[in-house]
Amino acid sequence: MASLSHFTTACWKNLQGDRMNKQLFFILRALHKSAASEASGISAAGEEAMPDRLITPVADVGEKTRIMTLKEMPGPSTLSNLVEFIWRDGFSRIHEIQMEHRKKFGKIFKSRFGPQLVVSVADRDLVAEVLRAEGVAPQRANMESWKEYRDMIGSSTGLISAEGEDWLKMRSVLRQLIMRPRDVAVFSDDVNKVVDDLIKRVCILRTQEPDGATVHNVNDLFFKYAMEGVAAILYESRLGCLENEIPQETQDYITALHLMFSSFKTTMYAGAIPKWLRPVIPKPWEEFCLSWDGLFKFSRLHVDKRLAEIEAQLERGEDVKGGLLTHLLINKEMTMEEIYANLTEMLLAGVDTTSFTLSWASYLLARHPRVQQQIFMEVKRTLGPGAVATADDVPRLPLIRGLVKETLRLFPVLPGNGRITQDDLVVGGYFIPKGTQLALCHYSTSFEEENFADASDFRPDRWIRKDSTDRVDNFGSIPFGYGIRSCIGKRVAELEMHLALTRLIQKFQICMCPRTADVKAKTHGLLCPAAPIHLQFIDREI
Ligand code: HEM
Repeated sequence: MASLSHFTTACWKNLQGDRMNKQLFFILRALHKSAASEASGISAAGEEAMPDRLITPVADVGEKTRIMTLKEMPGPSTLSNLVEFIWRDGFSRIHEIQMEHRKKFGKIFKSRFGPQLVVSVADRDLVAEVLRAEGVAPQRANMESWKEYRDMIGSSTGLISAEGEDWLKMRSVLRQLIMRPRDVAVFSDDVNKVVDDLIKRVCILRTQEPDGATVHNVNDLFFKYAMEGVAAILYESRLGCLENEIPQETQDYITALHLMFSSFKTTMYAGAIPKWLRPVIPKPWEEFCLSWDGLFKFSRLHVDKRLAEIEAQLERGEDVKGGLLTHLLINKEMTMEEIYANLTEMLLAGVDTTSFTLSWASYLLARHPRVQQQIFMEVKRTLGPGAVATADDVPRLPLIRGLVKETLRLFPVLPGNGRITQDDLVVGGYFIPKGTQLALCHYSTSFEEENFADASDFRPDRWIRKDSTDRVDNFGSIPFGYGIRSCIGKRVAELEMHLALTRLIQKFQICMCPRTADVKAKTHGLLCPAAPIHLQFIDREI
């Protein structure tokens, strides 16, 4: 499919010709006006929209494929949105609402939240079009409150919250360090040490239960594993999350993270409530700042600790070796404030995302014993008895990779993703002016039958390529996003998940606990289990 940039270039070329007649000009002026007036609720930028280069295609393609305006786009009314979100707690069902709206309004639809207009794109090919047309520094939506907090404390933004030149500069540094599988393969041993502790922890926890097998609320366990694992890579240090006694500073961080997560709705309002209303409704902004204070404090502590170690080593005339943080501190491609902010944001981004995925993967394995057995056989056959997998083994374990992909297809931690368009676009036949907020509906595309046969079934083997020419669909399920602004921690997360799941499957048969019935997903910022998942971990016979 031709990309939008090709499309607009072609239009521009056509415009150089002399095909535009007067009559057409008037039709287009009218079209321009209606698009601009629809856009006026979005941003001032939208009103400058509909440049002449979008004019010619209307004539060229004829009435059948006329470019439509936002006004013509279907979507729920403001009132039904209010009822859905405020009355029926839609914030915890964003994934389900995506599916409902997709069914009712089609591949592309608009929703209004007060003055904010959001265009939802709920189709694999349209999502692909939007992402392929992105420029050099795509803009994420709704990060103003994050930026405001950072300005307030005199900190920098990190990758998640930065935009434009600032983002580009930091991204170009970090992408050299952790974006390729081989960049993170060097952390295999560090991650495996954390996996050792995870296995020990499973054994300790289950001995505390009468059946000697159950681990309650596995997400608690995986949260600690994910935090320990990502910190081992980012901070090059161990935090003690999987110990019986968790160090106070680590516990403080966990409290701050939980506050951020548990007060998600309140903190979301922190961004939505205008500044002048804060004295009247102070709680959302206060909680938002309190949790960020905790997260930044922890990051500064660990970065400063590593800096002091490096300085001491240099004073002693020793060679300094290390990983990501050491590289950043020595090479000085980023300021100290940028380093603090990026490590804070990366740790935040890397914990719940990874732990929810591990929880869902274990849950799915327990619910599908035959699939679990199939994966166990692959691991046993490939690695031999008792061998510990490293990153180099993962390409030889396609079902372990399929397990992670399939889990993220069924439970994409980020069920949707946001963008502010930086150019005028035509998507799905609609003119979308620059400055429009887009919601890319990854959850609903993951369940489209035309993308994935028997889409509700859990089938890790659907991701196995039959040969090198076989392409398994990618844009239908892109849990890490796509392109230049995609998840920078993808390889880190995959390494942590592949190594943990391989070892868990080698060691234990993971079974449903009678207390865990059908666990549904709910949206709470991220897509997470709506109820605790309790599972049994039964030793496999060696
Ligand atoms: C299962 C685990 C994870 C999932 C599903 C996930 C998913 C995502 C998604 C969907 C985005 C938005 C991409 C976009 O806007 O196109 C994102 C961004 C990001 N993620 Fe992850 N993530 C995971 C783990 C991690 C980890 C472990 C880290 C850190 C080591 C991390 C750091 C980030 C950062 C810094 C960004 C912002 C990137 C930018 O704007 O340049 N993520 N992630």
